[in-house]
Order: sequence, then structure tokens, then C-alpha cells
Amino acid sequence: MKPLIIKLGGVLLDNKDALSKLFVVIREYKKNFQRSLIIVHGGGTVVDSLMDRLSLPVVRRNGLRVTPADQIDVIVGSLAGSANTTLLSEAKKQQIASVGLCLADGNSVEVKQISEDLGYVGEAKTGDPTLINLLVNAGYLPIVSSIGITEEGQMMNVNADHAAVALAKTLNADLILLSDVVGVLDENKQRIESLTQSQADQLIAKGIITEGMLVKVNSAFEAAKALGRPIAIASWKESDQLIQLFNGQSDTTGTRIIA
Ligand SMILES: Nc1ncnc2c1ncn2[C@@H]1O[C@H](COP(=O)(O)OP(=O)(O)O)[C@@H](O)[C@H]1O
Ligand SMILES: CC(=O)N[C@@H](CCC(=O)OP(=O)(O)O)C(=O)O
Repeated sequence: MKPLIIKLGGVLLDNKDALSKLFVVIREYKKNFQRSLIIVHGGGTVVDSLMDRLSLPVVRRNGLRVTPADQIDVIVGSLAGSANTTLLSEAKKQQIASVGLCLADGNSVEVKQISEDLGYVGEAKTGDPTLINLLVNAGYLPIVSSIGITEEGQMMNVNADHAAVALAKTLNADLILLSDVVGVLDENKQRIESLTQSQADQLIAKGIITEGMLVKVNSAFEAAKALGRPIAIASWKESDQLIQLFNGQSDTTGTRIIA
């Protein structure tokens, strides 16, 4: 069976109760199903609150954080430090043997600067699956932050949806993007069960899919096309539906992105 990448981010990282519930589900899943799991995470809100405490400006362009040279260390500290260790703590509480990594460990995901304008923001490209395969085959749960390092040795801030897609391609894994909404919502705020590229293009043109969800939907289409199978966008809040979702049954929750 293909490994499964679960992407986490957003306000989940600030919600101890929800994190705890999610890791109970992950423990149950690992116990009952013979499938390798990998977590890729962001933590945009963790970064935002530290920036606020340090009186640093937050600027986003098309959903991506502009990352000047004098902010990259703060962002690395938040994502590869605080956010990653928070998730490791939750895993440890549930006795799940885990390893905290960033994209650069084992060259799992290669990273290149996108543009001078965005600063130290990396584009994520497929990398080397060896290290992560080694860890999952030994029974560990890899927990991977969206911090990468370029060939020149420059630390880069990578959008976590982009990072998850690049790792899914690297490992030929299935991918679920978990967020704080039940799925992609239509103009009436109702969950869309499945979405093709042309339907998504219309919703984007009408301004119904915006900001973080725009990055997520585009990332999901990229992954669905490359992997040749649907990608689910769903909510970490619906913990009673997650096992089914992890097993590829996403009729009652989430949005299925179809290439
Ligand atoms: N059509 C849409 N459907 C659902 N969410 C949307 C839509 N358009 C914009 N959004 C926003 O996108 C957010 C999810 O993106 P983001 O905050 O980046 O998630 P995460 O941090 O979990 O990766 C939602 O909370 C919502 O505010
Ligand atoms: C370049 C860029 O935008 N990086 C993101 C990385 C974290 C992230 O993607 O977090 P979520 O998954 O919680 O949104 C940021 O700095 O916020």
C-alpha cells in the first residue's frame, strides 16, 4: 500500500485540544492499518504570532509570505523549531515513535528560491526518498516542517502545501490536505464534494476560492495530475471521519480534487 502524507497547518497548531484528538486518531490508525504515515506541517499562525510579538511586519503575496533576510531565522525558529516540536510532543503523548525533520534532511525535498521579490521563499521540487522510506520502514512517524535549504546552503521558507505535494511526488504517496474548513466551499459556503480543474477555474475567477485555499487547491491539482489520483482537502476538526478519509473514502467529508 502507498504511504500516506497528511498535511497539517493553520490554527490547528494553536489548538492543543484538537491536536490531541488528531494524534489519538493517528495512533489508532497506525495500530489498526498497515500503512506508512508521514506528517508535513506548516504553522502560519505560529509564525504570525511570533512576528507580532517582535513587531515585525507580515506581508503575503498570493498566499505566500514575503520573507526578507532579517526574518528567515524567526520563521525557521517557528516552523522547524516550535511548530515541529509541538507536533512531536503530541505524538510522544500518544506513544507514537516520531522523528522531527525539515525538507533538507536526507535531501527529501529540493528547494530553489522563487524570486527576489518574495525574498527567502522556496519552490519545492522532488528530492530523495531514501531517508523517509528508511524511517517509515523502521516504524517511525516522520514529522516534516516546511523549511528547506537550497544547494547554496540558504535556508528557505516553503509554503507547507507546496512542500507536501513535492514530498508526495518524491515518495509516490497519497496526500490529504487537512485545514480548518470542511473542504472547498461554494458561494453559499456549502462543501463541494468533488472539483475538476475547469470547475475550480470558474470559482477562482469569481473570487470564491481565494488566499490560502487558492494555494491549497492549486497544490492539490498539481499533485492529482502528477500522481494520477484524487487528492482530498478536508478538516482536522472532523476527527470521527478521519480514519475513513485516511482509507480513501471521502464521500461524506472533504473535497476530492480530480485531475
Ligand atoms: N472557497 C473557499 N473554501 C474554503 N476556504 C476558503 C475558500 N476561499 C478562501 N478560503 C480560506 O482559506 C482558508 C484555508 O487556507 P489556509 O488558511 O492557508 O489553511 P491552512 O493554514 O490550514 O493551510 C480557510 O480558512 C478560508 O478562510
Ligand atoms: C512561503 C510561505 O508562505 N510559507 C508559509 C509556511 C507555513 C505554512 O504554509 O503554514 P500553513 O500550512 O499553516 O499555512 C508561511 O510562512 O506562513
